[in-house]
Amino acid sequence: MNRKVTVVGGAGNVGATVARSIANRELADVVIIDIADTKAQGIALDILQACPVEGSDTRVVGGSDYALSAGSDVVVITSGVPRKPGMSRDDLLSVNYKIMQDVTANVMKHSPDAILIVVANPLDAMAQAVYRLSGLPRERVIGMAGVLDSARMRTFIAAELNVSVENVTAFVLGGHGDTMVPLPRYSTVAGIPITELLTPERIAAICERTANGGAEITKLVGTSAWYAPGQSSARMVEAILKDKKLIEPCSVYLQGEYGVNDQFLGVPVKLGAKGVEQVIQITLTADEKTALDKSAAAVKELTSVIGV
Ligand SMILES: NC(=O)c1ccc[n+]([C@@H]2O[C@H](COP(=O)([O-])OP(=O)(O)OC[C@H]3O[C@@H](n4cnc5c(N)ncnc54)[C@H](O)[C@@H]3O)[C@@H](O)[C@H]2O)c1
Ligand SMILES: O=C(O)C[C@H](O)C(=O)O
Repeated sequence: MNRKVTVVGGAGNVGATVARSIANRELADVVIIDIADTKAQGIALDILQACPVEGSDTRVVGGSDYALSAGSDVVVITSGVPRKPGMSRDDLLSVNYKIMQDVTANVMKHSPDAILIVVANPLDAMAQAVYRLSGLPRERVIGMAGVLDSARMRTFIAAELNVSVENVTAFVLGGHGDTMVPLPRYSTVAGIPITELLTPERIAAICERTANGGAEITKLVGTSAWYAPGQSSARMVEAILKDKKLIEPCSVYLQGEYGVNDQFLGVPVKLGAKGVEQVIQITLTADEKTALDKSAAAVKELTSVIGV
C-alpha cells in the first residue's frame, strides 16, 4: 500500500506547494484538505495533471471531507491566515489558534497514527497548540521553521561569497519570530565556519536579513512567502517517509534540553520514520544561550496567552 500524506490548508499557497513537491517526487499519495472544498478539488486535479509530465504516478485528491485523509502517515498543517505587510506573525495568534483547534480534532479522528508537521504561524505557539490538543507524544508533532530560516541564511551566505549553495550549511535556532537565533559559528562553507571567511559586520548583516527574511518577502508580495516554506516542509516529509535520519533545525517540545522546559523551540533534531528521533545538543556560548533564552521567553509569552 502506498504511503499517504495529507496537507490541511492545501488549497492555499504553502499547502499547494507542499502537495506539488511531494507529488512531483512520488513520495506518497497526496490528499489536499481545505475548507475551500471546490478549490481543494481543483488544485488536486491540477497537480495530478502535472504528474504525467513529471513522470510521477502519485495519486492526488482533494476536498473538505477529512474521510479522504483517513489513515495518513504524515499530515502537514498549513491551514492558517498569513500575515500582510506591516503585521507580525504574532498578530495571527488568536485567529490561527481557532483553526488549529478545528483542524487537530479532525486530523486526530481520521489519522490517529500520523506524524504531524505544523506550518501555521506564529509557528512555535501553533505547534505547541497542536501538541497539546492532539495528546500525541512529542516525537510526532514537529514545527517547520528552522529548515526555512537556515535555507534563507544559506542563500545569503552563498551570494555574499559567490559560492554554490551546496557548499553552504547554516543553523538558525530559537523561535520563528523576530528573536530567532542565527548561529554563524555553526554555519560553514565547505566545512569552514563563516566566522573565518567574513567580517563581523557582513555576518551581522546576513543574520539580520535572515531574521527579517519573512517580512522582506511579505512586503514585496503583499502576503507571506510560499515556495521556500513549501519546499522546506516537503523536505521534512521526505526525511520522515524515507527514514533519512536527517539533521535539521525544527521546532520541538523541549523537556530540559538547552535548559528549556515544557515548551516548543527551534533546535537541531534528527528526523526519521518515528518523527523526531533525537534532539541534538550543541554547545552554545554565553551570548548564544542568552539569545536562545530570550527567544524561548518570547514563545512562552504567546503560549500563555492561548493557554497551551
Ligand atoms: N512556518 C513557516 O515558516 C511558515 C512559512 C510560510 C507561511 N506560514 C504560515 O502558513 C499559513 C498558511 O500560509 P499561506 O500563505 O499558505 O496562506 P493561504 O491563505 O494561501 O492558505 C491558507 C489555507 O488554509 C485554509 N484554511 C483556513 N482555515 C481552515 C480550516 N479550519 N480547515 C482547513 N483549511 C483551512 C484556507 O482556506 C486557505 O486555503 C499562515 O499561517 C502562514 O503564516 C508559515
Ligand atoms: O513571514 C511570514 O509571515 C511567513 C513565514 O513565517 C516566513 O518566514 O516566510
